[in-house]
Amino acid sequence: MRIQLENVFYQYDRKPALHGICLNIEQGSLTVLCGVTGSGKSTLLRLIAGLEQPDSGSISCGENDEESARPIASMVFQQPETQLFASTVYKDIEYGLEQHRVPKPLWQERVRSALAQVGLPYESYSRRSPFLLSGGEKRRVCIAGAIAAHPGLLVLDEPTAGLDPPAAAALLDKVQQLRADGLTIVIGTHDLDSFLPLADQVVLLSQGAVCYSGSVDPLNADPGPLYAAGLTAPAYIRIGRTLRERGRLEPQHKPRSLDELLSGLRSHPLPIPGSSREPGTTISAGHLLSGEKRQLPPIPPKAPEPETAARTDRWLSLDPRVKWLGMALGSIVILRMGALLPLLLATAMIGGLLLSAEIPWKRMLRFFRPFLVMFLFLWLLSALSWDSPDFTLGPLGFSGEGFLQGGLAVLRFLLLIAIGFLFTETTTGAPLREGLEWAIAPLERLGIRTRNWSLAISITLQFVPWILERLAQLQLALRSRGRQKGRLAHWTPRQISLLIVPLLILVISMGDELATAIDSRGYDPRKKRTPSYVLVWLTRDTIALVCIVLSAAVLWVCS
Ligand SMILES: Nc1ncnc2c1ncn2[C@@H]1O[C@H](COP(=O)(O)OP(=O)(O)OP(=O)(O)O)[C@@H](O)[C@H]1O
Repeated sequence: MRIQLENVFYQYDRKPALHGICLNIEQGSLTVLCGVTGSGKSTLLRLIAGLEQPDSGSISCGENDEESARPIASMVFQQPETQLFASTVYKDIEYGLEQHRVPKPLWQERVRSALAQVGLPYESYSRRSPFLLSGGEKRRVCIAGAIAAHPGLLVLDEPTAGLDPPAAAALLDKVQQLRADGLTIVIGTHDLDSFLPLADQVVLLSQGAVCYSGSVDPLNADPGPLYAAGLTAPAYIRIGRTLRERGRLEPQHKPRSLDELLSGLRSHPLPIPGSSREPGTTISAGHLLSGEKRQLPPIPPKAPEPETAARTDRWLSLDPRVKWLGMALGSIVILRMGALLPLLLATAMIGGLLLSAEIPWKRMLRFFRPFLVMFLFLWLLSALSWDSPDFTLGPLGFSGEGFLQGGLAVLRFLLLIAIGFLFTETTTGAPLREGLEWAIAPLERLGIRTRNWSLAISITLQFVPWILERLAQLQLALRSRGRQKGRLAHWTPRQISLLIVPLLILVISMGDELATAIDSRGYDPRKKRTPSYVLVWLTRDTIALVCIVLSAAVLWVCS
């Protein structure tokens, strides 16, 4: 399958992750994507696999009918544990086959052969739970799941991470075999020593942009672009270069792998005349590597995001106690409102606050959409009147008063939800917890053990973003098993139920680890704990609080 990327741009919450990406991935080729951590590899891989859509630019793939009939792509993610969801290895692989409409009679043979290809015997592994396998075994199951469907494109994110050397070598053999069978493969990796020698095309990413794309030979001759992207050249390139500089290898010999370097050395065992070293002098590995960069390259700083970041920072840096008080006051006032005018005034105020927080529209829509649908339904329900309807629509009768009162109740609830949304969107975990502890601390005087409560609440709050992230990863994993483009918005009950089990397992195992960690640190609810965030009240917090109190007073009087 041939893939073309034209000027692709992608952002997370208004922060660009990829920009100006133009690439050509040829049918049956192996493309290696590298870059320092955070350069955008995983994001680009997901776009290439069709799991995400670019914000602008285009990605086209396939050229003829035969290809478009094949599954678009299979992807194996960086962390295999986020990809597995079924109760047995067999069911996990089978899910992808079903999604790709592989005829049922072929399933068993496909699963057997895919497991054999990754070195896992069918008899010993097919009935095991994927959650009880080692990290390396999980990765192999993921790869088996990806290749079982005979995809046109295989995308692998850090495929050798967590594999022992024999397993990594077996994976490299497998990758070469799949490429020889005509499969288009794209690999995102930090393991340049293993994958550069195999690459038909190398793509270097730096800060979300392609800084090199082309064949590997120029990099073997001059690894400058690798260093420019913050990477270190593979050992065989560095050793070959040092040997050439010291006259131990012919200048034209540019090894393309460790094996090639070794065979070059074997065919030229004697030092070249004119070398400053005595014949037979050995060169230590440390010597050969001296002068090369050896320390961890720093993560390149992100370009500042001018105004948006400044505004969001203003909200983020506001003391959480102001936000808690604001939320409490706002909620009391809104609950008291019964008339349309003050409610519209409150809507305008909260709308203005949401706008000033610069929360992306997409995010707001995603959050409010389910509430809007539910409240619309409740609104219509509250407006129904069978006895004395003011107007009718077919068999249904509606009362004007019910319509108005229902609308006001719905608006009140939406405003309460909007306040909570604004609060959580503009407050990170640690300040939120500390603010909460401050708010419930007075209850301690009544003999209530608030520390236990706040620990429980803070752990729960800590879990929420984690659960949402895991859920997103699992959804992606399901999509990577053959969800078609255009159908992504709808989830069937079966797919939702498939997500629940792995999510529960992940949450329970994380809860267990967290509880053990808390116990091992000798948790005692009577002892004062070190705050994870120091609450500091500044003048701007006083000003913000005064504004909140005044606005609440105005709304109270109006209502
Ligand atoms: N879900 C997300 N929300 C917000 N920002 C994100 C998200 N995922 C990635 N990013 C940001 O996008 C940029 C690219 O991330 P990506 O995961 O693609 O990098 P990577 O090169 O694969 O890194 P690594 O090698 O560490 O896996 C990073 O700056 C990262 O912080």
